[in-house]
Amino acid sequence: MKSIEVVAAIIKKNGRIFATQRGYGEFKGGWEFPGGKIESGESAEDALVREIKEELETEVKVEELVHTVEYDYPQFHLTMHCYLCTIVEGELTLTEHEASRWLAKAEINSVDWLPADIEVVNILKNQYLNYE
Ligand SMILES: Nc1nc2c([nH]c(=O)n2[C@H]2C[C@H](O)[C@@H](COP(=O)(O)OP(=O)(O)OP(=O)(O)O)O2)c(=O)[nH]1
Repeated sequence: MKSIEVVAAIIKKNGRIFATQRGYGEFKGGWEFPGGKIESGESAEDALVREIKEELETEVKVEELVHTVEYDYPQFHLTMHCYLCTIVEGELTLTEHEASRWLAKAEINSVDWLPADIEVVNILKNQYLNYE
């Protein structure tokens, strides 16, 4: 099976995380963490900074690795490294996504996450977010 390696940004502010809705392709309409594929010769951190600039016109600082998801979609295997990130500069302008939301812990299951994201969403709920 084909494998792809992806990095994703968990941008957290005031106890909420930033979720985006895919605007095109096979998973259109599903909710995810912004990010994308690592290119050859690129580190995971560099790929994530590049993707967030492209998708959200924002510079992020990559903080800690929260979790690496390994998930089998019918067409490919996904390895997805999910990092907590903070904003250095920018307003999170959507250039590719359909919509975005800042989700607090109590609302985190109110969007339709992509299947591979459920695992990391549960980790965030249990270990990284508090009721405020
Ligand atoms: N960025 C991101 N991708 C995710 C998440 N969950 C998940 O299953 N994916 C999948 C969707 C895509 O198949 C892949 C990400 O690759 P990508 O963003 O480069 O998407 P794509 O295939 O539409 O890209 P492209 O080659 O058309 O530019 O990972 C997530 O939380 N964030």
